[in-house]
Amino acid sequence: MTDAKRQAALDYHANPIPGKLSVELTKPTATARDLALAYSPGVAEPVREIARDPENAYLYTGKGNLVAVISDGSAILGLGNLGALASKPVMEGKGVLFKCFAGINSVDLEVNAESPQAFIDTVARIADTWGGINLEDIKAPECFEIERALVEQCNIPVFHDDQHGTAIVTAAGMLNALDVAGKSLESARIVCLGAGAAAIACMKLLVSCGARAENIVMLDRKGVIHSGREDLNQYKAMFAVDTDKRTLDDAIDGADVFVGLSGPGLMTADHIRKMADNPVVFACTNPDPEIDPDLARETRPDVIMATGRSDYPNQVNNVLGFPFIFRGALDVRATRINEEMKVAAVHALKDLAREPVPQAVLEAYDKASMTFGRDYIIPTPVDVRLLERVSSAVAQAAVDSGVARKPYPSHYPLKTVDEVYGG
Ligand SMILES: NC(=O)C1=CN([C@@H]2O[C@H](COP(=O)(O)OP(=O)(O)OC[C@H]3O[C@@H](n4cnc5c(N)ncnc54)[C@H](OP(=O)(O)O)[C@@H]3O)[C@@H](O)[C@H]2O)C=CC1
Ligand SMILES: CC(=O)C(=O)O
Ligand SMILES: [Mg+2]
Repeated sequence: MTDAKRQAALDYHANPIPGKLSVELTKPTATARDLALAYSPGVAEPVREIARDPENAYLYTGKGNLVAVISDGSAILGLGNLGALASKPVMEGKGVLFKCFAGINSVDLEVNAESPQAFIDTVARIADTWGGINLEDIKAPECFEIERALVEQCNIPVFHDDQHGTAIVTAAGMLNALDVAGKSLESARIVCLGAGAAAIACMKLLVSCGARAENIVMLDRKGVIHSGREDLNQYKAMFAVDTDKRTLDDAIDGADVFVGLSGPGLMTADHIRKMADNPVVFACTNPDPEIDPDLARETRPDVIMATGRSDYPNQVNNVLGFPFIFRGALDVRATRINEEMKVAAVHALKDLAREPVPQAVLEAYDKASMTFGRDYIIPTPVDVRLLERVSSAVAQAAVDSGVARKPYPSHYPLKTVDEVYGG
């Protein structure tokens, strides 16, 4: 990043007031009557109703449209374990995206936890007050047990965005990218650099969408995850293959697909040169991808290139998932976000990329045209149709798969965030 861009980012966060979120009031508070309703004595009435039946929290508080964004700061983007407080700008950022794209209120909670169990206990104790919990930037392998335990203990959706949000968007983009490349997921040879939260979930979802596990070579800091390694945790071990390849240089030779969920600058021009025709490169590490997209395009004009960033074409980033997935889940009061809901989101995203792009998106991206192809394999986050398509698909899948506690919403499909509370 240039010094000017760095300063612009700091100024954006600092001015005109520090941070990116604030709280708004939804009821009048000007008169003694208003205050007597909002606080004492009026507030006692909803208290009694909720004590009588916890479901009344959805009627008398903001619970039903409120998501907690919770991190321990152990894997902040691709910046590493920088601690809970340093993760706050990212967590506030997730809150901004929840609100502007899906009309969901959120509060960020940065937890200093001395162990995964301490984190689980902290979150479990406060879970009831939210409509859903979005876990963010928690490193592997701890994130897997944390999510498993919290899903089991909570009857609201608990969703580790870096796993499932990333996987959903990656799978949608990958199906489209391979189509553009004239290849299929079933036969694609895939190299995944990274074996953490995002990488494991992405490869699992690609397998359930048709990729063959034996065609995937995954690498961590020590190189290829192969069946001869004795240092693998159970999550990495699921992807151990019988191979004599040991390095990225070995693995990338002839590969159709590279998925980077690891760290900045780890892929070189030589690596991309060795890939098969029409290589698909998803260099998704934030903020700085595994390979500079300009270098990738110069080296391989036939590349289908995606990053996690907003300033290049093909933004494969979980922002395309979590706001709309939670919207659909909250609106049918789903108890969890299950595989059916994730797969529905994949197809909604994938299909939307094949439709004509609205003028507002072209203007937001200062483009004369955007059409399905090499430089447009996935919708952009500002596309208002995401709210309609993804939320509807997720809500319908929740109803069909039996995890919804309310019917498919009568006010769906949503055309704008102004419609989220219904008519
Ligand atoms: N575009 C998007 O939407 C998203 C992008 N990401 C990006 O994915 C990356 C990983 O995030 P996450 O999974 O949450 O973090 P984790 O900490 O869970 O995983 C990081 C993984 O990267 C591996 N890694 C780090 N450095 C290297 C290296 N030099 N060579 C090979 N592997 C390496 C680690 O290896 P080891 O296991 O050996 O430590 C680990 O497996 C981040 O950069 C993040 O920004 C994440 C979520 C969403
Ligand atoms: C996008 C995101 O969640 C990450 O890079 O961690
Ligand atoms: Mg993240």
